[in-house]
Amino acid sequence: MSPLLACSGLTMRFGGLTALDSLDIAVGTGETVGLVGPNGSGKTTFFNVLTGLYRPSEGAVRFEASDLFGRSPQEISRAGVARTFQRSRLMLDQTVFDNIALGALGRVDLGLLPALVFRSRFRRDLSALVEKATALTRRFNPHIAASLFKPAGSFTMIDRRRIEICRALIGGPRLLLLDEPSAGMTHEETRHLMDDLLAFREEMPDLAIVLVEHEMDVIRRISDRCVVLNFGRKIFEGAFDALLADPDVQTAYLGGSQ
Ligand SMILES: Nc1ncnc2c1ncn2[C@@H]1O[C@H](COP(=O)(O)OP(=O)(O)OP(=O)(O)O)[C@@H](O)[C@H]1O
Repeated sequence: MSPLLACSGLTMRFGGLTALDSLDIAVGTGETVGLVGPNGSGKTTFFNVLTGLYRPSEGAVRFEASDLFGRSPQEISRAGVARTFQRSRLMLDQTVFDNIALGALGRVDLGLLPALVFRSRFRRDLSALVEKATALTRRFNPHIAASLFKPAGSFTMIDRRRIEICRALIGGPRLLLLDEPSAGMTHEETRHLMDDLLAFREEMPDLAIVLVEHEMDVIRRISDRCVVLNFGRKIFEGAFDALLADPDVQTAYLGGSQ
């Protein structure tokens, strides 16, 4: 069976710097891949290329039947790829709902024209979106669902992360890219968020996830398979236990001591 995502020879150059170097990465339906590597090894660039923020220099990106190479972020989102960012991109003074609704743009037209011209359809779409956002946030934390119209900035760090994940999920993606979800959180918060993700994955077994993470405990707990990058190249692919034992990974990433 062909994978959900298949990248081959993916290369991204910034002038003289090769941030992604002929990368071959495939992700299957329902699979969770942990993507690790030292700072500057190309993990976020890989996400930026996959989501259309950067146009790759070379290579191929196939997603289901679509060729996503060089497509716009909107087209890629519509094809079923969603992401979160390393640094929070929430609008803290806007409501949770407003933040989450942004993830549905492109599927629901929330612009002024439909609001004025097609009022009943607009009202129907909007209330369906509220229902969906309520159901989604309730899975992560009922308190968020009950406070959907409070500013996102009034929530704790872990709830803000949950809101960002809900924003990525509201459009019903097939592939979710999580960029360091544990960043800025305590170990306890990280553990809770991983519990949430594992529970969520049970409910959505077809959702594929690529998780960038420096916390090796998180990678161990949540990944089916791991990929390690170094200077934009894939230096390892396989199970977590094999990653720990791999001499190249030891040298490049684990400081040779694990
Ligand atoms: N827009 C850009 N212009 C120039 N160079 C860039 C750009 N984006 C990334 N780079 C460079 O590409 C390389 C890979 O960066 P990237 O952010 O993808 O690494 P990373 O593995 O995500 O690192 P970290 O773990 O610190 O987040 C780095 O050398 C970085 O400086």
